[in-house]
Amino acid sequence: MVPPLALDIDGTLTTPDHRMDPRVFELLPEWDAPVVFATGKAFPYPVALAHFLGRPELVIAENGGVIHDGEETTFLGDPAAPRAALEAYVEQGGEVAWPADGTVNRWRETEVALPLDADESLLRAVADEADGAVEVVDTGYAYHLKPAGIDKGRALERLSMVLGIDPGSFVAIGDSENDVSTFTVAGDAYAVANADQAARDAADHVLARGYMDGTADVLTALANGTTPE
Ligand SMILES: O=C(O)COP(=O)(O)O
Ligand SMILES: [Mg+2]
Repeated sequence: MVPPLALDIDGTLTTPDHRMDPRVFELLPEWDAPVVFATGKAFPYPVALAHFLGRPELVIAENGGVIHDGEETTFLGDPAAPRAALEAYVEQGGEVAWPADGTVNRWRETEVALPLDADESLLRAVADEADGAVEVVDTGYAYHLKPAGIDKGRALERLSMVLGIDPGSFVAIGDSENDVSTFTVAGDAYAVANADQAARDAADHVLARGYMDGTADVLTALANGTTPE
């Protein structure tokens, strides 16, 4: 019996140059337990991934702001404070390289994302001005201005409840600080070798290999009943 999986996408199922690794399409379609894609990306991305894998759409998007249980969509976050923080960022001279109508942000319903060359100190300053309502997350792929108290781990607890699964039965794999909360909720957590320090510290195991090489090592070992390296 294989365990349910909570899988980050960027840095975990991808190659170093941000492409979906083809082994995703070999290892996941037949996985004989629930597979939840838990990502910072906007809702359509993980839905499309699940769809094209032929799997139920079990999705945590926007760092936990949106979940989909295969039938219903639930919003756990309110975008008002992050959007106000973005306005303050622009008013104070910050540049918005990913516009509201671009593909990164146009379907984002609870938070906003900015590229890694955004002004980090200004982002943190406008988040601080929001009196605890906004947090900045650095995923290694983007900065996210998200509602405080929203994270992938809480979303996994909520989704597990709906699915009738013990959240502690999940094996989680991820690469960055936005996976720390997932690692805390899941029963067993693996950081791929490219993971940032926060993810490494929170994981139960740090893998020898990075990106999908590391993830494939875990999936193959779990399927064979052996211990991943
Ligand atoms: O979109 C991002 O910033 C990161 O996405 P991820 O959570 O799938 O790694
Ligand atoms: Mg990631």
